[in-house]
This record gives sequence, C-alpha cells and structure tokens, in this order.
Amino acid sequence: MIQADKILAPLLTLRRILPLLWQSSRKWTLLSTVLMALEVAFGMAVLYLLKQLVDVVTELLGSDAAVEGVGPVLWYVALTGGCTLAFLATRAMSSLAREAQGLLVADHVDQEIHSRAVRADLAFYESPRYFDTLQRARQTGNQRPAQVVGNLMMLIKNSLMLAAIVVLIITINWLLLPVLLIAIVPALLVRIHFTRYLYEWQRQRTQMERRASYLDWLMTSDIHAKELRLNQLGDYLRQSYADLRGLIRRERMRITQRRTRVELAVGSISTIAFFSALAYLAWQTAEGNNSVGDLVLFLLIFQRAQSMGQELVQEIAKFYEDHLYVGLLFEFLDIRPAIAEPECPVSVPAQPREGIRFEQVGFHYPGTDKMVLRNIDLSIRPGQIVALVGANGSGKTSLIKLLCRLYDPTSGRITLDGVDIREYGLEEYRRVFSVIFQDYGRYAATVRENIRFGDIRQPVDTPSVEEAAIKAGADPFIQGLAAGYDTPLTRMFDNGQEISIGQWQKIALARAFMHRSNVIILDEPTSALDPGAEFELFENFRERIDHRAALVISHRLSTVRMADYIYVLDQGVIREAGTHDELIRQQGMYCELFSRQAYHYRKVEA
Ligand SMILES: Nc1ncnc2c1ncn2[C@@H]1O[C@H](COP(=O)(O)OP(=O)(O)OP(=O)(O)O)[C@@H](O)[C@H]1O
Repeated sequence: MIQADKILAPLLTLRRILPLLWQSSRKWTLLSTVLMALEVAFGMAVLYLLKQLVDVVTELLGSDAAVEGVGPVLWYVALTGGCTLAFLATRAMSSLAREAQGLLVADHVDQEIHSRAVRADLAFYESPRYFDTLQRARQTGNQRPAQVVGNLMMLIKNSLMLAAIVVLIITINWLLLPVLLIAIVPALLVRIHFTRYLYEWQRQRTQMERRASYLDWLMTSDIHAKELRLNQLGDYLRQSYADLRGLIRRERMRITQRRTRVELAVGSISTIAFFSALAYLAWQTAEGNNSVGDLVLFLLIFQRAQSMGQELVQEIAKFYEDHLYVGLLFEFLDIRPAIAEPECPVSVPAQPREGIRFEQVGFHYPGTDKMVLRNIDLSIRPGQIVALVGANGSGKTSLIKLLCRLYDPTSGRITLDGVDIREYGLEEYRRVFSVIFQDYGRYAATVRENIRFGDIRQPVDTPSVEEAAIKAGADPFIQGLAAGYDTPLTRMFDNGQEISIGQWQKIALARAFMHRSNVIILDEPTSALDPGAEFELFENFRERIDHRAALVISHRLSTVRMADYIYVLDQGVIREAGTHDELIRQQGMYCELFSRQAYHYRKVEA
C-alpha cells in the first residue's frame, strides 16, 4: 500500500534540487517560473470566459432580445480567443525556457558527476557498489533534476486549472464530482505503485545491466579484439550477452504487461463513470433540472478535465519517479573520498632534505583482510635511486600506491622529511612524484598531449614535451610519425595512428620525465622495450632524471643493478636490503634470482 511518507518524500528531494537549479541556471529558472504563472493565469481566464460565454448564450436563448444580445456574445468570443492566443504564446515561451534550463542543469549535473568521479578514492574502483552507484547515477540522466522542477511547475499549473474546472463542474451539478474523482484517483494510485515497483526492479538489476554493458564493450571495442578472434570467443560472448538481455527483457515485459492490464481496467472504470454521468445529466436536462447550456458546458469541460486529470496523474507519477531517480544521483554525489585533506595542511618542502621513510607500514586493501604489506621499513633519500624487486604479487605496486597516497596504510606511517604524509595537502603532496604504473595510460590524444598530461599546468606549446621525449628515447620515432608531435595516437578519430606497445611505453616514460617532480617512480618501465632501448635508458639514467630520487620496480636485474639501494620484497615483507654487491655477498634471495637470470645469459654467450 502507498504510505504517506513515500508520497511526501519527493518534497524533501526538492530541498536538494532547488539549490542545484539555482546554481546552474538562475536566469532561466526565474523566467520559466514567471512564464508558467502567466500561462496559468491565461488558462484560467479562458475557462472563466468560456463559462461567461455559455451563460450569456443560455440567457439569450431564453429571451426575446436575441439580436441586441449578439454584441456581448461576440465580445466574449473575441476575449476568449485573445486569451487563448496569449495562453498558447506563454506556453510556447515557457516550454522554451524550461528546455534552456534543462540543458544548463544537465551540463551542471555532468560536471558534478565528473568532479566526484575523478576525485573518488581509488578504493571505490575496487567495489562493485561504486560501479552500481555510478551506473545508477548515469541512468538517472542528467536532465532529471530540471525535469523534477519542470514537472512540479506543470503539476501546480494543472492542479490550478483542474481546480477551476472542478468549480465549474460543481456549479453544474455537485454529483458529477465523484465521477471526476473516479476518473482520476485510481489511475494515480496505479501509476505510483508501478513506478515504485519498476524502480526497485531496476535497482536490483543494476549489476546485470553492467555485466551486459561489459560484454557489449568486449565485443565492440578494440581492446581484446585479437584474443577474441583467435580464441573464437565471439559466439560465446554473444550468447552470454543475449542470455542476460533476454532475462532483463522478459522480466521487464512481465511488469509492463501487468501494468497494461491494470491500467486498462482502471481506464474502463473511468470511461463507464463518464458515460454514466453523461446519461444522468442528459436525464436531468430532459427533466428540466439542468439547462442545455449545462449539458454543453459539461461536454466541453469534462473531457478537458479528464485529459487534464490524466496529465496530472502522469505528472504526479513522473514527479514521484524523478524523485526516486534523483535520489540515486544524490547517492553518488554524496560519496566522499576517504583519503581526506588535512584540516590545516603542512606545506610540502620544495627540496626535501631527509626524503621519504616507511616506518613499520602494514596494509590490506579495503574490503579484504589479507595483509599485502607487513612491517615495511624503507627509505628513499633525495637523489637516491632505489630498486624494489620481488616475485609477482609480493606487494611492490601496492607499496607505490601507498607512497603516492592513493591509499593510506592500515598501520605504521610514511613520512616526508619527518612529517606524516597525511599532514600534507593531497594535491601538493602528489606533485612530489611522477609515476608510470605498469598499466600506464594510453590516451586517445596527440603525442604532445599524451606527454604533457605528465604536467598539465605547462602551456600547450611548452618545449618540455620535446625535452622529455628526448630523455625517454621517444623523439626519433615521434619525428617519423605523420604529424610528428601532433599525431593523434588512436584510430578512434580521423588522422590517428596506432603505435607499438614499446613505443607507448616510451611515451609513458616521457610523460613521467615531463613533470619536474622530486621523486620519479617507474613500475616495470622497460617491460616492453627492446634491450637496446633499455640499455640506452639506464646507461646514464641519473643524468636523465636530473639527479632526482627514483624508485624503480623491475624484474630485470640488469636494470636493478644500477640502483644505489635495493629492497627485496617477498609476500609483503622486506626480506633483504642493501646494495647490489652487498646482496650478492649475502647469498640470499637476491643472489639466487640474479644468478638464475645471469645463468641464462651465460648459456647463450657460451
Ligand atoms: N586492488 C586490489 N584489491 C585487493 N587486492 C589487491 C589489489 N591489488 C593487488 N592486490 C593484491 O595485493 C597483493 C600484492 O599485489 P601487487 O600488485 O602489489 O604485487 P606486485 O608485487 O606489484 O606484483 P607484480 O610483480 O605482478 O606486478 C597481491 O596478492 C594482489 O592479489
């Protein structure tokens, strides 16, 4: 059953929507309100004049002064016509104003969603709940907040107009009022019931919709196109997609069919009510209890009342629906990052003196309880090149994520010049680093933009882009591209060009070199580089990075060797630490890893 709080809830939603409208489209909000008020005024005037017209004509029919009475009749006709024109004009203008308002609000809502999405903690991407909330916010549509208010205005307008019609109907015969109620109220309750039902169903099905979208993306994007063809996954994916869509479609159809049946029943009841009322009024007119004018007026306005009532039902149901969906949008907008800004951020030192220290750091990912890092003590001094080695899954990348404050440690602390990094302003602190992750970005943008994204504060034509590309060894192949640095690196758009994975990695390296950070972090920076390119990069690495500090993760021990200090991670714990020579002397894990790789090289040489 429909409860009062569910009916009142939309009004509470309005309290959040109105400030949103005011922020995004002040002028159009005001204008559409004024125009709507004018529309109502003219609409009511038309009804009033219509009533006057019928009265005058009825009076005239009963009197002898038919010829002299034509003057007022014509006067009322002209006035009613004039008001109808004014009504139409204001209605057109107010719909224009509402459209303009809707577009502005939609853009504003998009901006709000984007601003939350780019600031959301990385942890959100680990949670299906985040994706569900985002998907629902997206499905809500950016037009909804404007629609809610637009609908509310229409609702108020139609309610006023309907009230005027109700008064007119009562003047004919008050017994017609229950008929009107029967024509309107059941339909309203049915709509509200089904709106709620559909909303709940869509909420439960968000993940299924997302899975279907994922399959759709797999089949149509170029990301896995090669594997998809070679492993002949096409039919399997198509079938999985069809099964999911079929399930969603059948459920949806069942709801629609049930709704259609109930709506048909309710519609039939209201039609029977109308014709019963007509029969009753015709009988009353024949009996002389009502005038012919009443009958004409009834026929003129009852249908209008009925269609207006139906519109009203639609608007109330729509208003209710919009309120539910806008709730989903606000659910997303209310997500707050857990990686919080400190209340009084400490300034990040321009030139760190002591550098970075991990002190007994432990960490598990949100939503899991497996410790991926334990008791980590590690330091990176200014100008020092530090290497991290360890098997897959030993926690190297997780350590970098903590260092860049994409996550906060579960225990222990990380300091920069002795200050806990949580005390620095987040953005300022993150600027201490330039990072290439293993899964570095490949932006569908020009070469120049791909590199400049390393420091977007630099002007578009900065020479630093070319300098960074030279340091990364990317300049020679870029010069060979059709439009050099202005070549779009994608086939998604016109004139784009695709490059090899190794070339992408060089661009990513250039992006890391672009930013004049204090610490450069490279996670497997050479995994796709040919040995020549790798050798070149590390040959004079210290000069390339302008003697800044660096943290390098690599499985290639030839790369690791040039580091000043090496940490060996094993199952989230630092097992060994020291210089290359020290670690070799220890004859431990590092020595074994190094000897194994060296063995294969020696075999080839032999
Ligand atoms: N987002 C995540 N959520 C939960 N667990 C994760 C997440 N990312 C990594 N892990 C887990 O953390 C552990 C360490 O992963 P990490 O990526 O840090 O290893 P790695 O040493 O960088 O491995 P590789 O050499 O393969 O890159 C692994 O057991 C992995 O399953």
